[in-house]
This record gives sequence, structure tokens and C-alpha cells, in this order.
Amino acid sequence: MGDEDWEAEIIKPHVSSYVPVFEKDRYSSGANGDTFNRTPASSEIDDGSSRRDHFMRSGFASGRSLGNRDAGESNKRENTSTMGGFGVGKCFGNRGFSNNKFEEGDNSGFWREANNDGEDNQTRNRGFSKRGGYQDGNDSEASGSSRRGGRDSEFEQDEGTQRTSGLFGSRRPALSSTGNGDIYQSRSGNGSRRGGYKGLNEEIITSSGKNSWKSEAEGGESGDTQGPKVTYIPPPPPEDEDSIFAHYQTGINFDKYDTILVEVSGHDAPPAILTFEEANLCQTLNSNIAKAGYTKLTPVQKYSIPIILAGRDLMACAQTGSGKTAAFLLPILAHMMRDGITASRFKELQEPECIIVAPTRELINQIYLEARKFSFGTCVRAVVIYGGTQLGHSIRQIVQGCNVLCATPGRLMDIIGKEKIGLRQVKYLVLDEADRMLDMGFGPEMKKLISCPGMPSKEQRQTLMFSATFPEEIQRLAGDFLKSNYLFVAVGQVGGACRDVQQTILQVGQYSKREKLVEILRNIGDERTMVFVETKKKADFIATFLCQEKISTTSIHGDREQREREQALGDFRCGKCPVLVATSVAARGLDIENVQHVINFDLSSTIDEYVHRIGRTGRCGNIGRAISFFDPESDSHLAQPLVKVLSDAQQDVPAWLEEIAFSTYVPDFSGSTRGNVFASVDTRKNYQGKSTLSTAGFSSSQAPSPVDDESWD
Ligand SMILES: Nc1ncnc2c1ncn2[C@@H]1O[C@H](COP(=O)(O)OP(=O)(O)OP(=O)(O)O)[C@@H](O)[C@H]1O
Repeated sequence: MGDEDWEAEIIKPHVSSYVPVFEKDRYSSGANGDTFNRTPASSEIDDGSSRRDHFMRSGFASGRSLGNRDAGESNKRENTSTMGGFGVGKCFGNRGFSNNKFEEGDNSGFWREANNDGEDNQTRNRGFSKRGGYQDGNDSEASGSSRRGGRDSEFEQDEGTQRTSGLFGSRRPALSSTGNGDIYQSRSGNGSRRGGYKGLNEEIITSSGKNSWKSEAEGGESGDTQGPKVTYIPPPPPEDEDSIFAHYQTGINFDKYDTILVEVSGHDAPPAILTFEEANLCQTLNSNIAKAGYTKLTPVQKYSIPIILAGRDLMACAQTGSGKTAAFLLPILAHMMRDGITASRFKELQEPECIIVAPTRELINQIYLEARKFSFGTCVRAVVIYGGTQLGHSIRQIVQGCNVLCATPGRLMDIIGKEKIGLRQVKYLVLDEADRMLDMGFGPEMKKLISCPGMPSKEQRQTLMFSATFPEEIQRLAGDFLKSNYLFVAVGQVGGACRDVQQTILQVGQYSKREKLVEILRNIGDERTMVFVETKKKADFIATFLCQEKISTTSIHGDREQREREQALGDFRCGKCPVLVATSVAARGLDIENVQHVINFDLSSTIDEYVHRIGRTGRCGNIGRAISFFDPESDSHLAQPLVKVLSDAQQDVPAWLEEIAFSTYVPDFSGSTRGNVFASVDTRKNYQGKSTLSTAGFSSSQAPSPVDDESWD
């Protein structure tokens, strides 16, 4: 499968857990019955405890139907067939049209991922028969099915467009420039049949009739198969030192991180460190840390760095924006330096010492930039490869030398298949956004990775997992990847929202959402705002709608070409477009300076994703605001976990939300869906030992005699 075009794949969960009394502290007891003392991360406890006018005029469909999920199915069909939808193919060039061969070339397996709910036909009707580009808001409903059923692949799409029309897609039947080179278009559903991600409990059927997780090589851009070539070569990042070390300021709440309770479970955890000096890193690393503006460790760094330096496997869970990237990069680089890594040199087969995987292209690129920053001036060479870019480009990057390989899963498997990467030297395997990397979407590919010939066994490599959320079932799956004695670090509430984000939930029905959005954005002014919607089409639609309202907006989602995605992110980062409409592709990991607001135009289907989405603001001690539109018609399943997240983060909980939560109360929590209330702690149920950190976490006392580290429930 390819990476990350997964904004719409998760089944709307059936919430099965509710804690009517919202405990302020769930940490007194571990999941296994052990008692863990939660300790603040530090002894220093703070008791003070132009709008761009690029709107498109043509083809705006009836506002009424836009964004109306409630409209009946027949109505939807009628709209899509008769109007051709939004823009009538003018504003949103419909790439799908030019890619009909995909539609017809159904023998490639993923086309046949027949949707159990019949959504396939629907999508095709929308995507091909009508060809109208963006249609009405009702599409969100159908795409919602797609969310549950299908995972669109952008790889083939990119290639399809680029191969026949040149890099910038002149084949598009109709394009509308937004004024800054940004182009909105809807690819409709055509690519969506091939990508391979299916929702939970659904199958991907290949042409051979077997279930399969396709890598890019299998179904995409490797060139081995019928997929067209992707030609996009991302521009190289700036090489000057100022750009490499550019960073934003920590916020007023940065020091408050020290008050967050930290829990380490597992045996023989090394003590946390207080300062960078204590980590005993080499001089070059220290100098890079200083140039990056880091003067003080964040809690996850205080605990994770010594654990990784001690050679232990780690699962670490810490709130969004609290420095998890450096928490794994710094000790890995320190080890590499200490071990006297061989300087990279040109070789057809590269054998990196470290592989880092993340679910989205933009995120892996960001991690790469961090790796490049911290390894500046050393002989460690970091390389990034990701889908939607020319495969040859990835190979050229790799053969020049590669110590740290940052990759999205699909591209990684392709490159391994092409024997450009050997795994024998892998000492560190890092799964960032690990819960995402292990779920139904990427899990199979990750399993493939660790079973690849040459990949050292888990006993022989160090495996590190980081995320802000770790559902229990995913923690259990992680056991296949980690040594049995791995350590678990929980900074604050596992899966909890960052407290620096002020959360507001507004009850807004589907019909009123756009009006409310415009009202809020006008009040916000030019402050950077991410607006999350549930489907790719809706992202295009809302972005265009906002442009019509003269609110300078761009969009990012899995149906946009990689070049467009990078352009959109760039325009947003630099403030050229202060509003970014995004699907879940941008929910995790992205660290963008000055994002002051997140608006959930559509609430996410899971609470975990909500936590990640709102975590795009309020980072690194800065304050942020998140406003979420709650439509009781479609979002009541989230009421319980939302109330929990809000109360845990000490936010106001609206009475109406509590009422909905109680009315949808599900007492029998099975812990089996992604929509449930998150795990509180390490889920190793039979775990006998515990590491209790006292006096602000800088000494550890061990539990008496461990019995069976390996026991899982
Ligand atoms: N010790 C530190 N001092 C100053 N800034 C830091 C420190 N650690 C990290 N940062 C900065 O904080 C920001 C957030 O870090 P990072 O992206 O690693 O967060 P994260 O925990 O991985 O978030 P997410 O869960 O959203 O992926 C980055 O800009 C990073 O450079």
C-alpha cells in the first residue's frame, strides 16, 4: 500500500467506554494493577500551577446542498449527475477524467476492492460518469463511506497525471489557479480504488482474489507494474546553516511541562536526566542542540534519552508538541557517534544503521529535517524518501550514502524490494506515530518490514515507538516489535490532549457549519488556522468556498499531487495562506510555527485523531485554541470520549455535551475500537514489576522480583 492517503479510512467507532465520574487522576493504578507513582517531570515544580482572493467563480453549486450530509442518497445522486457538481469541472479540474484507464484497468487488484456497502459504484458515478469535479457537499457522505471502506492512493494518481501531461498536469480538463499557483482540483474517486487502505475489518481484494497490502512497488510507482511514473522531484531543502537551524520560540507554558506527571513502567529503568549535559552527548551534538535553541529538556526527553542511551526498547507516549522527535533522534545520533559510524559513501546498496518510519510524507520530511539539523557537522548522513516523488530521485538520494533513513512505509518497501537498501546493519528502528504505524493501515507493512530478509531480530535491534496516543489494542500489537523488557514512558495522560490548547465545542448542525466557519475566521483575522474536514472532496470544497468569501485559503489532502501538497504547506507556513483546510493527512506530527487555531469543521471519527488534530496548535509551550463543530446527528459517538478528553485537560465541558454523553452511555467498555477512551497506562497486564519514580522523577526504585515480563493478557 502506499502511504498516508488515509483521511477517510477509519470506521466510525462505536464508543464503548464511558466513565461517568471523571477521575482527575487515573494514575494511581496501572492497567495491570500495579501502583505507579506519577511524578512531575522536574523538581522545578511550578506551583503557580491578505486574505488572498483566489476564489473561483464558476460552477458553484447550490449552497444548500453543500456540506449537507443529511440529504438523501437519491438526492445526492441527482445532484451529482445533473449538476456535475461544484465547479462543473472548471474550478476543480478532475484528474480522474484523464485517468480513465485506471478505472477500466480493473485487473490491477485494488480496483476490485469492492465495497461492501456499495460505495464503489457510487464513487464511480461521482468520479467518472459525472466528471464534474467537485460536487456538492453530499459527497462527503459518500466519501464518508469511502472513509470506512477505501483508501485512495495518490501515487498512481500523481503518476497518471504527470506522465501524460507533464509535471504540472496540463491534462487537467479544467483548472483554476488560485492566484498563487495553488490549484484546486478534485480527483474524484478514481484513484481511490487502487490504493489499498481499507478500513477496519474490511478487505482489500487483489486481482488474484487475495487480501493484500500493496506497496508502491506492487501497485504504484515502481515502474514494474502498470502504474505510471511519478516524476516529481521535491526541491532540496536550503543548505545554509541559518535555515537548517531555524526554529520558533518556546511558549510561556514551556516551563510548565515540568509539572506534568511522568510514569515509567518496566524493569530497571535508568534514571531520568535533568539537563542536556547529563546526557553526555558529543560536542557536535551539543553544539547543534544549542544552535537549535534548545536549552532545557522536555519531560519526554528527560526520560527517553537515558532509556535509549541505555540500549533499551521504548514505547513513549507524550502530549503533542512536546519534543518527541528530538527525544529519539538525539540518543540515536549520540550512539552512532559513539560507535564511530562509517562515513557515508556512494554504494549501490546502502545499509543504514537507523530506519525511521512515519505515516505521512510531510511528517517524514519534517523528521528528516530534524535529523539533518542534529547531525549537522557529523559524518552521519540522513536521507528521506517518500511516495508521490520520483522513485529514481529517492534511489539517487540513497546511493550517495545513508546512515539514517527516514521513510514512509510504501516507499521504504519499494526501495528494499529494489535492493537499494539492505537491513543487516539496522540497529535502530523508530516508529513515529507508532499507533498509526501499527494499526490496520500500516501494520501489515510494518510486519513485512520486520520480517524482511536481513532485518535484525527484535533482540538484536533497538525498537522505539513514539506517539501522543496509544490505544490498548495497539500497545498489544507492539509486542511483536519490541523486546519483552521494553520500557513504557507516559508523560501525562496517555492519549490526553495538550493542556495548552483551549478547547471549545460548539453545537453546529451541518447546514450552519459554513456560516459559522466564516464568522469565526473573520474574527480570527490573519492568524494561522487549520481547518479539518473529513473527506478530500470536502477539503477542496471548503477551501474554495473560503476563497469565495475572500479568505485566503489553501488545502492539503491525499488527492493532491505531492507538489501541490508541499506548495500548500509552504504557503501556509509562510503565512501567504493563513488558512489551511486539511484532512487527517495533516492531523499528526506537523510542527508549524504560529498555528494559533485549529477548527474541526467536521469532527474526526476517533478521539485519538481529535487529540492529534488539535495538537497542531499549542506546541512547545505556546498557547493555542481549538474549536470543534459538534453535530449531534453525526458526532454523538464522540460525546463520551470528548467529555473525558476535555475534563482531563481541565477544559469546560458544555452541559449539552455531557447530556449527549450520558444518553449514549455505553457501560461495557470492550476496549476494542479506536473511538474509545484511551488507555491510561502500559497495558502489559501481567506485568509484575514497576518502576516508581520519586522525587521529581530522578531516581527509580524497582519493584520486587519481576515474574514474567513477557506475559500479556
Ligand atoms: N527541548 C526543547 N527546547 C526547545 N524546543 C524544543 C525542545 N524539544 C522540542 N522542541 C521543539 O518543539 C516543537 C515540537 O516538537 P516535536 O515536533 O518533536 O513534538 P512532538 O512531541 O513530536 O509532537 P507531535 O505529537 O505533534 O508529533 C518543535 O519545533 C521542536 O523543535
